[in-house]
Amino acid sequence: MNVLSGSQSSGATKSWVMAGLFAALTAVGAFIRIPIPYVPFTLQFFFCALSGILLGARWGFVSQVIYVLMGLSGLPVFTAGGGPSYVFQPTFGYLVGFCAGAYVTGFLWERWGSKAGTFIWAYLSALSGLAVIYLMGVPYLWVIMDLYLGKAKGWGWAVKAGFLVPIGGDLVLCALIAMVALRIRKHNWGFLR
Ligand SMILES: O=C(O)CCCC[C@@H]1SC[C@@H]2NC(=O)N[C@@H]21
Repeated sequence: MNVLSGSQSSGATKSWVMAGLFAALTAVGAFIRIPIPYVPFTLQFFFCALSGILLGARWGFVSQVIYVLMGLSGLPVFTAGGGPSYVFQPTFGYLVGFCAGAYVTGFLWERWGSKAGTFIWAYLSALSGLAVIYLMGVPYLWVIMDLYLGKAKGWGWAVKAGFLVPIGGDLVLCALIAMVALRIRKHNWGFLR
């Protein structure tokens, strides 16, 4: 079930507005960061996963596609700027991962989580989306660093810099995402429906 379900005509408009809002929030998340070299710690994943749980798989995915397109079109909404050449940045794989991650998070939440409505399901949904983000981000990091930029850092380095360093913070974020998402869904705060 999707928190945006309502009358069909206004529902579609509202879904687009909310997708745009979450694209903008993910952009804000890129600016809230700890500048660790190569792969900064950011709050992009926080808003990405929230989009999946609050908007559902489809519109969560759309929100992240809007975010990535905003950046590729030249708006400096990624951690190291923006523009079409960003596809050659070592962290671009994570950005593609946000699209798939929001979808997976939303899919799992819609399929099983929303019925239970519990913290653990919200946490597991966010965690599964996070796994997808890393599965896309870490190999991409390695390919760009080693094969494209020729830095010969090695696969072990990519796993350390791209996974082991940020994963601890992201596991804490999953808990925060689950708490915030459940609170918003419980109160609904008017603007969601
Ligand atoms: O804007 C970019 O270039 C993307 C940065 C991606 C950072 C990744 S997302 C998963 C992991 N968790 C973090 O906090 N940082 C990395």
